[in-house]
Amino acid sequence: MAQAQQAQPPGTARDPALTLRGVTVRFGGLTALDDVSLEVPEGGTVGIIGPNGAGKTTLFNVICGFVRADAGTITWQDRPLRPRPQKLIGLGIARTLQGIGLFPGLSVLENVMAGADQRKKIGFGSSLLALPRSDRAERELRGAAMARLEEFKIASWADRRPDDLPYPVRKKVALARALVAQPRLLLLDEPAGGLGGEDIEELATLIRSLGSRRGGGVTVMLVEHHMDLVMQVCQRVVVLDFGRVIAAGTPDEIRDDPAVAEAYLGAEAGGHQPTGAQVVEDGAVEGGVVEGGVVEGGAPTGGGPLS
Ligand SMILES: Nc1ncnc2c1ncn2[C@@H]1O[C@H](COP(=O)(O)OP(=O)(O)OP(=O)(O)O)[C@@H](O)[C@H]1O
Repeated sequence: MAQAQQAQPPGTARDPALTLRGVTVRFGGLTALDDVSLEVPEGGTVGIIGPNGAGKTTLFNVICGFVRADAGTITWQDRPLRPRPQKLIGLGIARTLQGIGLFPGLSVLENVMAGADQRKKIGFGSSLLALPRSDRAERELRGAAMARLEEFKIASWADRRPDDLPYPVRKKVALARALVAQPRLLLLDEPAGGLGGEDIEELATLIRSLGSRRGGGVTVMLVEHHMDLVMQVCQRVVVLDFGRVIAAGTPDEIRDDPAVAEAYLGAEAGGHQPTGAQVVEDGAVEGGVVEGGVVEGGAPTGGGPLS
């Protein structure tokens, strides 16, 4: 007799690197995340979509420790995760912000160096303060940061300040900063926002390459309103609406799911513009826009909760 399949939470069931079970976040009377369970497989790319106010940013915030879950558990690489933002790098978790978030007073190179693990930044801090210590670690960090800039073909901007840069270059700097410490999990918050077609193509190529990156693949969670990008680069997509997971599956499954189209239509009808959501006549969500933290490579050792 065929064995009954155990119900699996959204995401995918194989080798999850990150698992959320029953995560609930309330802000006073508003439930921003409601019993959210999902899995992100090792080396995979999972998209998180949903209309404005669906809870996508709150999901990232709870994983990073910027907000506390009122209920539920998060597991990262087989250990309970009780995140604190300042410890993320050490846990191998990096995040880019919607608002880019570069330091205006630092050069591009220094901004990228600032994304490194605290321990490696000791020499960097000394050199910024013009202290005599500028050791091997600092040189190595500078080299690693330059390598990221070269990888993104923006090394010629290394000595410039963020305010001098074209917007797409600033976005790349933010990504370079998130990658300099070799994260195992990268949370990308609307990386395509404000980018044109060619830059989005380039971004898609980069995201696709992250899972098989030299020195260790990066597991990716992508919050993005730009549907074409999500559908191109994600193996799985989780759809939130009013804080709940309303659908999860492959991009094709999500594209054809009437509940997803309904959520976007409902958001439009309710006045929450999903900023350009394309809902075609048969109810499927189409391309277009439906509406940039940082890390350490090695998995932590020991058995206690991560924090
Ligand atoms: N710190 C907070 N205090 C109170 N309410 C909040 C807070 N952060 C988020 N919310 C509310 O929680 C809900 C989910 O917000 P969230 O920003 O996570 O949605 P989102 O899907 O990221 O939206 P968008 O696509 O517009 O960025 C919204 O109703 C929002 O107003």
